[in-house]
Amino acid sequence: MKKKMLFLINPHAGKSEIRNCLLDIIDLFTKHDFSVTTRTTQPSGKNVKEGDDRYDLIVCCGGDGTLNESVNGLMELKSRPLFGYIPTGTVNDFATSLGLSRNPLEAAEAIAKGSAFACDVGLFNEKYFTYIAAFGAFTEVSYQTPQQAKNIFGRTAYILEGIKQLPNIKSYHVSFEYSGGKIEDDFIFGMITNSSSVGGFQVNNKTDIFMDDGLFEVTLVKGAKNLTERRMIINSLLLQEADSNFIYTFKTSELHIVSESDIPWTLDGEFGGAPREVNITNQNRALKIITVPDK
Ligand SMILES: Nc1ncnc2c1ncn2[C@@H]1O[C@H](COP(=O)(O)OP(=O)(O)OP(=O)(O)O)[C@@H](O)[C@H]1O
Repeated sequence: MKKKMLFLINPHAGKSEIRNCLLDIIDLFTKHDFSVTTRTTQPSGKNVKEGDDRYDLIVCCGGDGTLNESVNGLMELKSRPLFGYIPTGTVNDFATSLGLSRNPLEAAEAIAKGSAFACDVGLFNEKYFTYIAAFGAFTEVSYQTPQQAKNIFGRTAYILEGIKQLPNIKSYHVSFEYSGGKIEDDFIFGMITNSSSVGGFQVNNKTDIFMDDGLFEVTLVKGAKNLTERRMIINSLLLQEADSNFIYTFKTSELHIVSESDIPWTLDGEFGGAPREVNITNQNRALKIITVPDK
């Protein structure tokens, strides 16, 4: 019997390159015995709908926003189909971490031939994220950089926006309760990740990061008291050197976060709301994603 595939396509992600090879991709899936149902994503709509658990496989094609929205929909289904991802966005950290091809046809072929990898997913209050939940400096960059600028400048647009923000870095008083203890301080930045690539850059100690170990990697950067400290913090961030005077790093499977003021969060590069209280839990191996055959 043919395997039923729901193929979600964001025609506007990245530079819309997918349009040039869409028919080839559908043809490839059909040749591999999939019965393909296509659905284009809509800007404000829910891509995955109730009843989509009748499919054996849901494949989405788009950037980080499409990925996040599709995974959120899939996680809500009663029984979760396998998941495939064809990355066509600007940065695609999740795809980089999983070793997925940036060539859409190659990525599609890997989905047709590959095997499932059970990957951790983060739950941030009621929303899921695949690779990052973050607040503070730099984090507004990914969802505030206009789509047109991202398309023209790609990765450079993120860096330019980040540098533009440096003089306005604001700190937040936050407490983090996790499996290893509690930290309370003023922070300019915090990220909870499940990925070895963030913002298009490889994260330090990549070999120590597993996407199926039930643990997040947490990085918190303290606020600076003066200009010299600020410069030191920026330097250690740029050089990716964790300086224990300013930067905390630890692993945990859950976090309870309370802040004194509203903090805008980013989830997988999209705006995630500004709650003062956040519960984050690792949904160990909850997403069965198809990766390249030898992975
Ligand atoms: N059918 C559609 N028509 C127009 N816009 C759409 C459609 N479907 C989704 N979008 C919009 O496309 C935008 C881009 O989505 P996505 O984040 O997947 O790609 P990207 O921004 O190019 O990639 P990245 O986030 O990795 O940089 C989102 O703002 C989404 O609302």
